[in-house]
Amino acid sequence: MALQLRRTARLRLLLRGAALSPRRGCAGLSPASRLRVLLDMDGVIADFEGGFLKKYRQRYPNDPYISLEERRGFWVSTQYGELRGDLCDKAISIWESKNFFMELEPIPGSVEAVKEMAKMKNTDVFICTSPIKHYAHCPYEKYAWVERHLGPDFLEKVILTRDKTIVSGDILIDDKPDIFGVEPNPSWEHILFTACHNKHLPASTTQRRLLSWADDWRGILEGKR
Ligand SMILES: O=c1ccn([C@@H]2O[C@H](COP(=O)(O)O)[C@@H](O)[C@H]2O)c(=O)[nH]1
Ligand SMILES: [Mg+2]
Repeated sequence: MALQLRRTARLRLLLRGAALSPRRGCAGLSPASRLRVLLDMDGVIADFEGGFLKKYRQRYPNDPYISLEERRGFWVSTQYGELRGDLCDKAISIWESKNFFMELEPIPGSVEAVKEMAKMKNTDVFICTSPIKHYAHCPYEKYAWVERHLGPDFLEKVILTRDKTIVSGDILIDDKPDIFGVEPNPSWEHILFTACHNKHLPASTTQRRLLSWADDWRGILEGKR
């Protein structure tokens, strides 16, 4: 009898804990849970590839370049290095320069989409971006870009990390096809944002895409709630 009572009490406690728990992925347990969206910056809200090509051609007008149509693979420096050995370092010199990150143009539609997303009910939006290790300008300029284009309140929402797998969220919208880190099972679903370097990759059965900010990002968010 006493054992039965103890079991019933333990079960009640468990059920109460589950009802209060903010765990995700447990349908019906946490109706008030909020959707957490992580947005990559370079290639998703800031036009890294366009900004790079413009400044590379200005600085090295007599060297060969790779048009955005011909871009393949995430690493710009790797493709330039394959084109000609010395171009790898020349490419890197562009994004290590002062004002490179600050002066990137927004990806079309991104600023409007991010602002709308941030105002959505039960939605938390964070910018999750990897700074380069040459830190003289990049981290400062990423914050300055966010302030300039998204407003000072968004500075609260910036996450600088070189390992996005340790950041928890429901969705990560990112143009990098393969995102690895110390956490083998990140909490987020990676939505691949289409960019010049990844648009030729074969369609995947497991990885969903957002083709641009004109695509149905609202539908993707709603489907995750
Ligand atoms: O060839 C390259 C191309 C880009 N980078 C840097 O990588 C990060 C990418 O950040 P995400 O958060 O994944 O968008 C960015 O800082 C680029 O400058 C690179 O190092 N080499
Ligand atoms: Mg990116």
